[in-house]
Amino acid sequence: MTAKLLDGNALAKKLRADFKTRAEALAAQGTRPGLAVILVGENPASQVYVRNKVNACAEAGFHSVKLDYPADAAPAEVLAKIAELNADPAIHGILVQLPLPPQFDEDAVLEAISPEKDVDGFHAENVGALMQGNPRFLPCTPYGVMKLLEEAGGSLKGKEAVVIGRSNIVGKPMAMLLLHAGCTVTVCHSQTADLGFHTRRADILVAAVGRPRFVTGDMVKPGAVVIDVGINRLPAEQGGKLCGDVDFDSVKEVAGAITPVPGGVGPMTITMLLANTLESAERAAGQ
Ligand SMILES: Nc1nc2c(c(=O)[nH]1)N[C@@H](CN(C=O)c1ccc(C(=O)N[C@@H](CCC(=O)O)C(=O)O)cc1)CN2
Repeated sequence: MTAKLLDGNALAKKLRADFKTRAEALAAQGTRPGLAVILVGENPASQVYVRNKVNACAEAGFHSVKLDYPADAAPAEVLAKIAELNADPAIHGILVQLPLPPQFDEDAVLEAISPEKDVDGFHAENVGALMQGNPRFLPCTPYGVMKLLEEAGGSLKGKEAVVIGRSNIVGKPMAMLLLHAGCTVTVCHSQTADLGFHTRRADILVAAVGRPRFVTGDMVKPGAVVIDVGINRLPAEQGGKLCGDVDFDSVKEVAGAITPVPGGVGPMTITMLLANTLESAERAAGQ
């Protein structure tokens, strides 16, 4: 079997065209969606993601500001900027690119962002709202995965879903969204015994482990939908290419549908950030 490819680039393009139309309509009524992106330090991957976020805003007709701080920035300085942005009516979304340098208490920074502008969905109030099934902002990567699953077609109700990974950014909110969609959800992690026992039962398998090509064909149920959230850079001696947590070549022969890396979940993360910012601006405008 060769799996159907779930093309994140194509879906992102379609959604972003719709966001642009909505942003222009909102701007014509006096509210242009505005996003503030804070980057601390010189992590090369973070620099790329932040640049892509700012470019995506420009292409969709959003206003954006990018705030750069050196790796040794004082947390108080960043917290003061967040307070300023919380009060700025031209800004509807604020995000702090993660990871942060070690002198920062990540939770304290995320809690400083107004929950009404927390377009990453990482503030405790928004995490709680998601748990209760009454979300304000969905975290962008799991939100993007749900859109890809929608695109794959078929009902999620009663399906066995297995999430590998339990991070606050991906694994936990992903499990919650699948649960709310009617799946029976298992969350696996580094201490899970007999991982393959669980993954081979999955109709929907989401890999967010951070280990290159970790999920192989023998771990997948024939016909399953396999979503690869991993982004790993292989060492130079192995070609230096990007690869996911899924061994694409073996899994595509077993799965019914699969996301590639790059071009799968990654572009959807930034797309759903635009969705959240637009929604925040529409709320601010009273729509
Ligand atoms: N504040 C946040 N920090 C981080 C988040 C987040 O959602 N909010 N997620 C990740 C990084 N991330 C967004 O910030 C992100 C990762 C990957 C991509 C992406 O488009 N990937 C491409 C490949 C890009 C490349 O060449 O490196 C793909 O998969 O096709 C977008 C966003 C951690 N931090």
